[in-house]
Amino acid sequence: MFKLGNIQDSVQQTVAAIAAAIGVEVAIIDSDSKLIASSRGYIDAKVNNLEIYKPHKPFIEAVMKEKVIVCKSPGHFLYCKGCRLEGQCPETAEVLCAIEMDEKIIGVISMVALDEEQRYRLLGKIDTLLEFIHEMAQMLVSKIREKEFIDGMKQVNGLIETTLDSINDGIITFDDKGIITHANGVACRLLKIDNARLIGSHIDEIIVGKSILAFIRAGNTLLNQEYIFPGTVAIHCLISIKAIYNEQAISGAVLTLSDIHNIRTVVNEMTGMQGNATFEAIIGESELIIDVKQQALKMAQSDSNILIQGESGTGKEVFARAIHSASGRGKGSFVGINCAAIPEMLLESELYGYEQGAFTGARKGGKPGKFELAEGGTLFLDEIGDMPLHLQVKLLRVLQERCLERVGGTTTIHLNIRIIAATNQDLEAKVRAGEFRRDLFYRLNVIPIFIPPLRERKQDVTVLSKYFLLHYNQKLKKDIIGFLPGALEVMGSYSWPGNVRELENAVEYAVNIETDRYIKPASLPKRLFQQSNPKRTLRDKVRQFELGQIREALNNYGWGISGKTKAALELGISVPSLYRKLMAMDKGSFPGSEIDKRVRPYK
Ligand SMILES: Nc1ncnc2c1ncn2[C@@H]1O[C@H](COP(=O)(O)OP(=O)(O)OP(=O)(O)O)[C@@H](O)[C@H]1O
Repeated sequence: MFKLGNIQDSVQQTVAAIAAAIGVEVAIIDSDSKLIASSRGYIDAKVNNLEIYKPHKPFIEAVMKEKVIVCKSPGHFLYCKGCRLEGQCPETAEVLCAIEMDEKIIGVISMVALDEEQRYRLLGKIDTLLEFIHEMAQMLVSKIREKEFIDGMKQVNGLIETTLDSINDGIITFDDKGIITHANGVACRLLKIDNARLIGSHIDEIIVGKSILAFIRAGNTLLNQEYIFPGTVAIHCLISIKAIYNEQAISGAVLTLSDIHNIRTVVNEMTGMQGNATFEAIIGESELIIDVKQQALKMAQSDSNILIQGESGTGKEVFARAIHSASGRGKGSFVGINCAAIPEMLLESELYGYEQGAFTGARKGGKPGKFELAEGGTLFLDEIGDMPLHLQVKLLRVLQERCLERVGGTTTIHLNIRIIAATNQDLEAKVRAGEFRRDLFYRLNVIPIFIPPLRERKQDVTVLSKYFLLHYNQKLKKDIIGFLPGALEVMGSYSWPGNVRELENAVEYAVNIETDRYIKPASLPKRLFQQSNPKRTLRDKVRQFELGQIREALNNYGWGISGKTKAALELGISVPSLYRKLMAMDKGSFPGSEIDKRVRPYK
């Protein structure tokens, strides 16, 4: 309950006003009989060394019940019994009125006469006096209500400010003249401006060149529009603006700023981690695949660029995803782009994004490119060998400077991304042929990873087949237990030019058509039989053996230039001769390219 002591100053002023108006001593006591304020004469008055102002509790309690008590014989009155001053009270009269608020008595106004003149003033026109005192009591009640209202407002303000400061978005409010009236901590942090400098500035100084005020006055609202605050380091936000109405007239607006990096982080955290993106999901028991997995896992922790090479369908993207998940960027997004699947004209804007009006058909408000979308995460550039030369120059700049400008834009956007590129072509050969920039190749090839074709790790065929059988059993709601030995034999002797992707498709096909509990050879795709046990000449066999030796040496020493030099030395051939054999290998042992020329765009 509200205490009169909370408005001590107003109570003291009321006491002074009543005392001056009537010319008697006045005191105001709360419902606990505690004296809150009184006139000087009342405090000083004593009889036999006893102060008279100390309220006699039963008297106060009686007023609380009766609301008004007029005591004409103090010291001998009904409620004086037991008072310290009983029989010796120096007062000549006393009038007490209750202060009532919401049907509750919250205190008492006591008016005391100490001589005959004051007695006359008090009792002479008692009805008029009581009316006046009632008014004064009501004034106190209004004061209490005002104080309650102000306290309530302060509480609400405090609540609003705490709420505004605890949300992740920046909030700025401005009045109908565009003057900023409030900015929460996030807004100040985002814009890197002190609160004191922000308050009182014009909104057009913050959102430059948009005339926000005119926009709002025209009855518009803005929702999640991209805006880059210019500056030495551009601040990239989504902004929303909504008008505040006061009885149909616009009295100001609220501007919300969301840091685009935060939004991306949240989106990436919700969508970035995709199933099968870990090293555990890379199936294989062969020494070759185990080695590559170990090497890739080790390299995942570094932030250097990676170039993954291997035939189509060997699992380059699966590896890229696993590296991303195992890296410090695992919670960020994995954004992929297939450089061969997107028409050259569009590839640049897909990668770099564009500003509004950059070209005919450019989306209103512009669009971020894959580089920006990968912020905080990994950008996977698949089929990098197909990137046009002019974009290779641009890519090299991004890799060196870690920043870009959107197509048609002038603002520099800083990037924090890791690049993993992949190719099924011999990039070094492309470099020699002048089709791929040497400097870009070196930039990308900081960590080279080679994924061996499936035919070189036949050991993995059975384990992968069983893995895909489980997967497609679930997907196609089938209950096939396994493969008949004959079926596994066919699969084991096939050369899998399309690698793991082809094997996966073959198992999916077999699961679809198999009606028994085990997959029979007859349920496998026909082409597996056409190619199994192909007739190989002695020359083929010698070449196959040679390539196996070269690959083993390169896996040992690395596929880079120095690795190739060491491998050539170990094998006792010249470096150009090793390159020649590799080129032959490119033609002969990357046969998946005929099957998998269809390029798969990223979603
Ligand atoms: N070791 C593996 N374990 C499980 N699944 C694999 C493995 N390797 C590849 N896959 C599966 O094979 C398919 C092809 O893999 P992926 O797309 O990664 O190959 P790629 O080398 O990137 O192909 P491309 O060069 O055509 O882009 C995918 O469905 C992938 O999940």
